Amino acid sequence: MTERKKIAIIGGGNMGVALANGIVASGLHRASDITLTRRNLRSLESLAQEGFHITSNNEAAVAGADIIILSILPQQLNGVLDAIAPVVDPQRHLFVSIVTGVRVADIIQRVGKEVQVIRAMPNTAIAIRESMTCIAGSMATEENQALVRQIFQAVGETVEIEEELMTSATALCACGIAFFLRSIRAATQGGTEIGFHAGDALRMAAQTAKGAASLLLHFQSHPENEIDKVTSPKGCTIAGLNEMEHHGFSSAMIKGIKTSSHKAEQLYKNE
Ligand SMILES: NC(=O)C1=CN([C@@H]2O[C@H](COP(=O)(O)OP(=O)(O)OC[C@H]3O[C@@H](n4cnc5c(N)ncnc54)[C@H](O)[C@@H]3O)[C@@H](O)[C@H]2O)C=CC1
Ligand SMILES: O=C(O)[C@@H]1CCC=N1
Repeated sequence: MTERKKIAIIGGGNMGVALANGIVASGLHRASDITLTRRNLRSLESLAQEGFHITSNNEAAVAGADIIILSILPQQLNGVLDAIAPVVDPQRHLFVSIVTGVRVADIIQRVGKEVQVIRAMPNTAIAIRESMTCIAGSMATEENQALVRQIFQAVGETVEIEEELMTSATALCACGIAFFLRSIRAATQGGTEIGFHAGDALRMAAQTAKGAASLLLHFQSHPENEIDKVTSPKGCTIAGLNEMEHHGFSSAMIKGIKTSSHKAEQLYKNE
């Protein structure tokens, strides 16, 4: 269905490039269907050699595309929308915004046209097509919702949510990558202190974390269910786990997620 659609990714940074690569790796689109924009094109030159179109001209990119993926920072959004507004055609263009903290209504208002907008919140695991992407776009047509679902399903899992939960999704799933990575780093530091070389400890901790997540997804079980299988009575696991809780392990994660969610809400307002 998306085969004939042309995509413009406005903002070829971390997410824009990872998304472009992921879409092509999935086979959903050819590189030649995708244009990436960026003010300084030097870091996109290797992508041009792979067949992607690259340009600094956002207006031209939008004029030549059907699907416009906004992948700039919140503070960069208004300038970009002001520049592309004259070439936006609501009959043709579908906007997909991964910009944190910006509502569908904000984009429509800034563009000044009744264009369809779907919000998506992927995470950096799109680079390996393992993203958890939350999508909110109930105001768009079914066809356009299906189109966007197809794009993000090509680069991982998707879940559809109400737009009012988008900043929560940002904290849990997009920021969440960093939270889980930090916990793996902490495990690595612990592993090194008890005798492993740092590189070995990292590989061991990362595979253990992957195993833990896979258990939940495979059995569709609750973490405590799997934890119960590890914690032998009077054993070493429960001793370590309780020590972590005495130091606020769960509390720190919960408070961090709440803080990130609150901050995500403020990013565009305070731009
Ligand atoms: N990094 C992450 O894990 C996630 C980020 N997001 C959101 O995605 C958006 C992009 O994030 P990143 O890729 O991490 O940021 P980034 O800073 O790596 O990418 C933004 C890109 O936009 C380019 N840019 C700036 N002004 C431009 C303009 N006028 N025209 C064309 N390109 C322009 C910059 O040169 C940069 O390459 C942000 O709104 C962020 O909140 C969403 C989910 C996850
Ligand atoms: O830290 C940020 O603001 C962005 C949004 C979600 C992940 N990174």
